[in-house]
Amino acid sequence: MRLVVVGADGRMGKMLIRAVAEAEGCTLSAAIEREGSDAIGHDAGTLAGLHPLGVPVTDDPLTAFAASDGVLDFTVPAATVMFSELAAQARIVHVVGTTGLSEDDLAKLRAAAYHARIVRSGNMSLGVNLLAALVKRVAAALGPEFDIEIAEMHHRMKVDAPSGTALLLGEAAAAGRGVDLADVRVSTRDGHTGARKPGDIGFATLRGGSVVGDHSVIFAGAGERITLSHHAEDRSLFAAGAVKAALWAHPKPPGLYSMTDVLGL
Ligand SMILES: NC(=O)C1=CN([C@@H]2O[C@H](COP(=O)(O)OP(=O)(O)OC[C@H]3O[C@@H](n4cnc5c(N)ncnc54)[C@H](OP(=O)(O)O)[C@@H]3O)[C@@H](O)[C@H]2O)C=CC1
Ligand SMILES: O=C(O)C1=N[C@H](C(=O)O)C[C@H](O)C1
Repeated sequence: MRLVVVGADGRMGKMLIRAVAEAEGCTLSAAIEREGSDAIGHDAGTLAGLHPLGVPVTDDPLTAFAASDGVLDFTVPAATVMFSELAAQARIVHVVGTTGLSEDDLAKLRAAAYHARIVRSGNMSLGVNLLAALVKRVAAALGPEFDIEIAEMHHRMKVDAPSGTALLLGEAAAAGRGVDLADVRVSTRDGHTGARKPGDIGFATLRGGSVVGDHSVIFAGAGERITLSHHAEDRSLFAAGAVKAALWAHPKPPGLYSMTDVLGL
């Protein structure tokens, strides 16, 4: 499968270049960065700390997508929406790891999925997606007398909050309770907030240092607490998940898929 990495010079972009170069059945067909990036013209392999791969970084996604079967995209929301439109035109696979997408962005991805095979997830790791399945079951089993709080910590450079993973886990908890996350989500608390509203799902965001990604879902009842946690130790696990998603989606019809579909959870 011929795969393009967009955002090639990013933290995840470099991981994705390595993952594609090392994966069986995949070749790196192109590497894309934004116009004006210092990475343009550099060899993608060298950029990622590998041997040269003979693939120079360019700012021309249109040409790259036309000669590829799929795109791995961990960039920023505006770029991801633009890439989904190009992936739809080229009828290829678009794996979206980008987080912080708005409702409007998601609607555009749904439209692109009429022609592209899009796999989107706030977290591409097996562990987190398994955790989400467990959270859904625990939320359904415990009932509303247990308060649900989700805590996450990431490195100091992360730009969106709550994390995509925290929201994915919140969606799982809400689904377990049979409610919409939008109706019960509390993402900020400051000052005299009053007592916690029954049924709320709260989010707490920590940022600092080089933390790859820590998430905990806390079920707090009267006199007891259950905490389900995941700690990501290396970004390569997200990159490996993205390559797996691309290979999975290659023979599928157009549509919007998740890692739950890919992993069969
Ligand atoms: N779903 C998952 O499993 C995971 C998701 N993520 C998400 O992936 C995203 C990226 O994270 P991370 O790698 O840490 O961030 P980085 O900022 O390190 O990387 C993003 C890259 O995208 C580039 N970029 C921005 N706009 C464009 C454009 N129009 N065309 C091409 N490239 C562009 C940036 O370039 P420049 O800096 O020059 O603007 C940068 O190199 C975040 O949303 C993060 O939350 C991260 C890890 C796992
Ligand atoms: O920005 C990151 O780094 C990460 N982003 C994803 C998220 O928002 O949950 C996944 C992972 O936790 C790392």
